[in-house]
Amino acid sequence: MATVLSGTLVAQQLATKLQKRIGLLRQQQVIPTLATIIVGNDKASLLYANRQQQTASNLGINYQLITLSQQTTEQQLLQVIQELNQDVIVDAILIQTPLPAAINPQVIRQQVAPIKDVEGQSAESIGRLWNGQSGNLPTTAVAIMKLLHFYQIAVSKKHVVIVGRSSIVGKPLAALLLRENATVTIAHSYTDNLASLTRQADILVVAIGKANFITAKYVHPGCIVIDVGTNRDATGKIVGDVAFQQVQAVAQMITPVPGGIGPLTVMSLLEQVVMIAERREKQHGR
Ligand SMILES: NC(=O)C1=CN([C@@H]2O[C@H](COP(=O)(O)OP(=O)(O)OC[C@H]3O[C@@H](n4cnc5c(N)ncnc54)[C@H](OP(=O)(O)O)[C@@H]3O)[C@@H](O)[C@H]2O)C=CC1
Ligand SMILES: Nc1nc(=O)c2c([nH]1)NC[C@@H]1CN(c3ccc(C(=O)N[C@@H](CCC(=O)O)C(=O)O)cc3)C=[N+]21
Repeated sequence: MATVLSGTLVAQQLATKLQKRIGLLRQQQVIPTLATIIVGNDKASLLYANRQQQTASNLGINYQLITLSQQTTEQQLLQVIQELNQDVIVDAILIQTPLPAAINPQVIRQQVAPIKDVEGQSAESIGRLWNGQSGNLPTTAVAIMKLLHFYQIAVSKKHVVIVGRSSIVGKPLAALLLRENATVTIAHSYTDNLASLTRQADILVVAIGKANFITAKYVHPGCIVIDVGTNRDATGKIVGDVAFQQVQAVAQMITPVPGGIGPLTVMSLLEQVVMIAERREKQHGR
């Protein structure tokens, strides 16, 4: 039976450290501020915003949620981003995905002011990530690395298979794992014979958005399984991309949903907001 890796536990530890840093900023009259934009009503996206709001309020981070309708045009979204770019109160801007099909994410990503781009989605930030330079990083990828570090799971020489190639999870995670000498394979919807590939993984990370998709036959005994997915099953319960019960029986370690990568993503996001606020305070004062 696999050991369950608690993201909630790691998040709580990070929260304690963040509280101190936020206290110091507040002494300088700086209140770290995050603005999140959601376009449309993707369930996982709304859930994420909800957790941001709650956690930010607990920690003393100022939070603005901007929800726009599914019919919003690219031009209208760009207008909202421009306003947030210019707003001196706002430290960090998060544009949640998915975006409506009529909006080109590549165009949007380039419009967020680089210093406020909390998930590091601009071409500049992506270049820095792959070059190993410092900068704002995609928060879910950071959360996964934090979980591995906390549980002292070394990735050097390990074969990590990532299922999903989004710009917020799969691709940036590959870059961070390479820095630590993992051998990385990225699979996606065009991957042939997925199960034979995932069975070769020492560490399997799944971020596809399909409830309980990864069953026991995808997992080699002894594998460490990290489930990023946030879905609702037929009964409305929040479940991951991994069929937890059956995979728990074969894996060595596994992250649950809820209580795994989710809470740690929220905390890593807020840590990055605090980092940006600290950077701005040092450079300009406010
Ligand atoms: N807990 C957390 O912190 C977070 C959770 N999430 C959740 O993780 C999931 C994925 O999110 P995100 O990365 O944004 O998703 P995207 O929808 O942007 O990407 C999904 C990826 O999965 C691949 N994929 C889809 N179906 C299959 C399949 N049957 N076999 C193999 N690959 C497949 C797609 O392939 P292709 O590229 O070929 O289309 C794509 O690369 C969602 O449930 C989301 O809510 C996301 C971010 C953070
Ligand atoms: N640009 C962008 N970046 C993202 O990182 C991003 C996004 N868009 N769009 C939506 C998905 C989804 N996502 C979640 C993060 C945390 C929880 C989370 O905290 N989940 C709790 C749920 C707790 C409960 O049950 O209410 C848990 O898993 O324990 C969920 C979902 C980030 N996403």
